[in-house]
Amino acid sequence: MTAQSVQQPDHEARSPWSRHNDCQEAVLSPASNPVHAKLTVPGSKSLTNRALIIAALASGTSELAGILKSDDSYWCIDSLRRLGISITMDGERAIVEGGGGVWPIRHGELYAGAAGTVARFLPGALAAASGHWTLRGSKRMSERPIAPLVGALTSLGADIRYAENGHRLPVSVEGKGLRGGTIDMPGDQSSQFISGLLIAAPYAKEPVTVHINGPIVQHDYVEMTLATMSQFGADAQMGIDKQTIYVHPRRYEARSFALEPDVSTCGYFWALAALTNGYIRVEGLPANTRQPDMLLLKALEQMGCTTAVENNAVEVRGTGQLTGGFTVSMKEWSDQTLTMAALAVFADGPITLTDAAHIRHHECDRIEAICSELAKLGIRTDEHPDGLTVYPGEPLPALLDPHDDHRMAMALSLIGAKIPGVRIADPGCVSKTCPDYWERLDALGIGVQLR
Ligand SMILES: O=C(O)C1=C[C@@H](OP(=O)(O)O)[C@@H](O)[C@H](O)C1
Ligand SMILES: C=C(OP(=O)(O)O)C(=O)O
Repeated sequence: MTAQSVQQPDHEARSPWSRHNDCQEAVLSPASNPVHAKLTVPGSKSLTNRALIIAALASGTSELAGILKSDDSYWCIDSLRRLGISITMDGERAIVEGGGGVWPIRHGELYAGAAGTVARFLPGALAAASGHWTLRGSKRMSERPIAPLVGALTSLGADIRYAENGHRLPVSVEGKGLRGGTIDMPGDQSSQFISGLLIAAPYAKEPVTVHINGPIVQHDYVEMTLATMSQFGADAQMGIDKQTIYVHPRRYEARSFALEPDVSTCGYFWALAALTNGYIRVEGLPANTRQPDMLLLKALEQMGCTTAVENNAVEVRGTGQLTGGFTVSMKEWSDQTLTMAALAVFADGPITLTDAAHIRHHECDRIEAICSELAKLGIRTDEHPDGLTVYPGEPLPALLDPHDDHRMAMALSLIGAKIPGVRIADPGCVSKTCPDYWERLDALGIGVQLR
């Protein structure tokens, strides 16, 4: 494959916290021994950006411990600072001086990078206050859907316009406050639309009732939003039908908040234990976490691994032969679809991953992209509208294109940790959520040459 056939990354979305953007490829070689380690993993992207935005909306000074320092959180902090919020960083600690629902800088241009959590969580927070801003994003973020969020906010009284053609970013937001009321919105394309509306809802003049029409993908991210809102003092509840959410007007109060490690990132390390018949223990993860990618542990058990969830740590022990021959719904933990696809290559029977049509709208069309990259390794897949079937095989050496998608790169690296000859183009793309991923892999005994 020539360098031209690798998708050109959108370098503007790579933040000062990214690494290796000048590298063409990561050349991987398998570990000579099973991986065996106790690890800590950086803070959850999802919790980091929720906590930053909610702390910025709160009255008073919040201290957030253990935040993720990656492209997605960089663009969140950058936007909040452009809105006049003081955020002081001290290592992985952020001190946020909340504006109490007022953005001190009332006009300007904000940039979400490639972060869905910034692009979908900021419009409501802007519309609830007073001012005029435009919000733009990376090339891919400007292709990803946003219309259901804009539609729902508009029903609550927001004035949000598409700055260009199509129902995508960029948008301009004329902040005039939110009225409140009862609205219907869909949840089948992205849970982030619901979360983005909920984060702003306590600042509406009247109570907000949200009815979700039909299924909600990755439902636990909505629960995570409600839990984070409540921790900052909001009055917000999920109804017993799990389709209706009630939010009463009550401003967020500043607080100290310790973030959990990112379970989506843990997934790659647990998968390494699974693949190499090794052992990985991730420390600092509370057993009652709401991060949905914990469901990977169930699948690893089904594949023959042993897992243990303790009060403050999770362990995975691998197996000599991964078990396949099953179908699994990815609806609630779809960020691990690519991890599962990589593991499936080494199972003893095909694995079918379903209910994940929405990941065609993530950092790339993840279903199409993983099928095309596995094909380069000589691995057979069947592509379905909502997922794929992966047939076990013996991967051939290949240069793989991560399609400017951190999860494609990290999942495909698992194959390179098992068999020789795998190279991953544009290794810098992992910075969206885990800038030091390659260093972490190298420390576990996987050969990583960045060039
Ligand atoms: O709210 C969140 O923090 C997230 C929600 C999910 O997105 P969708 O609901 O858009 O699939 C998930 O894929 C993403 O990584 C993080
Ligand atoms: C879908 C993802 O990100 P985003 O928050 O940009 O939607 C992801 O991290 O897998």
